[in-house]
Amino acid sequence: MNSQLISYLFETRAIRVCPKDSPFWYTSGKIGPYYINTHFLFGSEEEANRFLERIDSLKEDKMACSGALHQIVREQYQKSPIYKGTIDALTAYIREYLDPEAIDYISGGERRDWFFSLLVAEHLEKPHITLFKDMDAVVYENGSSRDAADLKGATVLHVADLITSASSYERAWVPIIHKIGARMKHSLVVVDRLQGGAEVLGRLGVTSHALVSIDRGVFEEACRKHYIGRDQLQMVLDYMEDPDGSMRSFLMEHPEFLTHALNSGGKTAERAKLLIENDFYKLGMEQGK
Ligand SMILES: O=P(O)(O)OC[C@H]1O[C@H](OP(=O)(O)OP(=O)(O)O)[C@H](O)[C@@H]1O
Repeated sequence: MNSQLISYLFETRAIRVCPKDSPFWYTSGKIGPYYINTHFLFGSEEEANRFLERIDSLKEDKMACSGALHQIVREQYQKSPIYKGTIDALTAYIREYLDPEAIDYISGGERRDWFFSLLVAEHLEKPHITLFKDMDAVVYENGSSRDAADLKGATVLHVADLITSASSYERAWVPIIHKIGARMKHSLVVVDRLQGGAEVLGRLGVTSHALVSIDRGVFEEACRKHYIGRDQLQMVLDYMEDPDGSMRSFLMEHPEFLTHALNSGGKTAERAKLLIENDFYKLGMEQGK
């Protein structure tokens, strides 16, 4: 277990655990006790969000964007010990467990992979393949960018912030790498949520690596280090054991939680409506109305 990384994740609130009896609303309309924003390891939530905004404008110019992003991440590496520690942990992992000599390119996909992939490429002295959600690819090497043409069977290591179900690999990253004549052999992420991503990568012929896997050990360590309390830990462990069952019990015991959400307006009320419409927790449609 990567103890230093776990501290970084809780210090920056990249992993946030809800107060007891107040789970988070996820976009799907389900509820749960924790949230993961790996990109906060850039240093802080504010700095990460500022960088995301910069990415949103810079990505409009695909040929200029890798260089501009590279400049920003280099400055941040000098400024933030947490960010530096994360990048150094990624390169150390590659040197220890993957053979850098056998890797020709590092790739990273729009947007949050770029927080990590560009500096890993620099530190391993490899060209970077900048991948875009619209299926474009640009090779960035020695400070200049070119269209990614036939890469002649080159071997690629993809570096990303987070893997959940590997849907972005399946939909875009692996097909683009294939289209430009290369092969994605490995994936290395900072955080694996252990929600099926590694299995999907396996089917795509990509080996899956992570610095931190989100299992009960991560939260037990966070509790030992006093980042979270025992009651928060218990809520997370119950959820990990049985995500739907534990949240169903919570809603049965706290019917006011759903009523408040419905009355609160905005995004939360929208998500609460989704929960009811889909009857995710088999509460019966009358619940909370
Ligand atoms: O395992 P997966 O199903 O691929 O999901 C994980 C990816 O999803 C998120 O990015 P998102 O697609 O939200 O794009 P963004 O980086 O532009 O925010 C996240 O930052 C990962 O890169």
